[in-house]
Amino acid sequence: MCTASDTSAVISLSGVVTRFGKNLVHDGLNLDIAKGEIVSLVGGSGSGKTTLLRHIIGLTRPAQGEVSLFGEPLHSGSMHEQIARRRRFGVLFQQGALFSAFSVGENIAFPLREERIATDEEIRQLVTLKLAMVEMEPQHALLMPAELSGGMVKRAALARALALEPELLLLDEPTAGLDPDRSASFVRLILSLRDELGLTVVLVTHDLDTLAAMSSKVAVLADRRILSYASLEDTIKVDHPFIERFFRGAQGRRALAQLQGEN
Ligand SMILES: Nc1ncnc2c1ncn2[C@@H]1O[C@H](COP(=O)(O)OP(=O)(O)OP(=O)(O)O)[C@@H](O)[C@H]1O
Repeated sequence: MCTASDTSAVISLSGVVTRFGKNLVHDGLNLDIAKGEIVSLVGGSGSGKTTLLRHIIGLTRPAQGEVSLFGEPLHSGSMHEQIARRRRFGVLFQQGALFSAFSVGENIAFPLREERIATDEEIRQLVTLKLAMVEMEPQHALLMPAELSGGMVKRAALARALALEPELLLLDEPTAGLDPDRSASFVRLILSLRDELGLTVVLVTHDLDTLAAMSSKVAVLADRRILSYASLEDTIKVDHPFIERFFRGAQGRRALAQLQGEN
């Protein structure tokens, strides 16, 4: 049988409707994201970006419509199959990035321990490997989250999100609160991980420099739907008040000029 999810899409959202009481947030939203894309999801405050990420990872369910991951409806299959699907994506959310009572190493080890597939020694080696992937030193495993800089917290949280070698990474405002140098190095890190691991990445961001530097596609959430899903160059041509404000303001013009300078 051929269904909408029989495609190469890593994420497929079809006819998604979300309501909180009388607040209609998504109204028949559709989006298909193919493997290897780095997609920036943008939209006005309260347009429903974080809620969409929460639907994608199954934390919440839309009132109507279907969410599929890796070609399968999110809530389909046995418990075992759902857990197996859960292992295929990593999440880096703004809040609750790290458990504050655990060291960096224990934070990264957490998803590995939950799987109960590795010995303590294997877990120690994997923690060191994941730290190296995010350009942190083995001794950083001993630090507590409160002892880390903002950039290191993001890197450590990314290491934890990468613990189970996900195919899909979801990031909510990954560079918020970082200075431009740290944001740029975070972007380089994500791009190199995409190249090395073939990751698909979806990020919510208000940071136009980050967006311009790393997106292969931009998804614009406006008027309760995905108004546009295209390259940055094509996105800025779309005639809509949100796009006008977001991309053609001072920061937008600077980010675009930088991008054009690099090409
Ligand atoms: N659990 C909830 N209960 C009630 N309303 C909610 C809930 N979660 C989100 N909302 C509402 O849904 C709408 C979308 O919220 P969401 O956080 O997804 O927006 P956003 O685009 O991520 O916003 P921002 O850019 O400001 O973070 C908002 O009006 C918000 O108040």
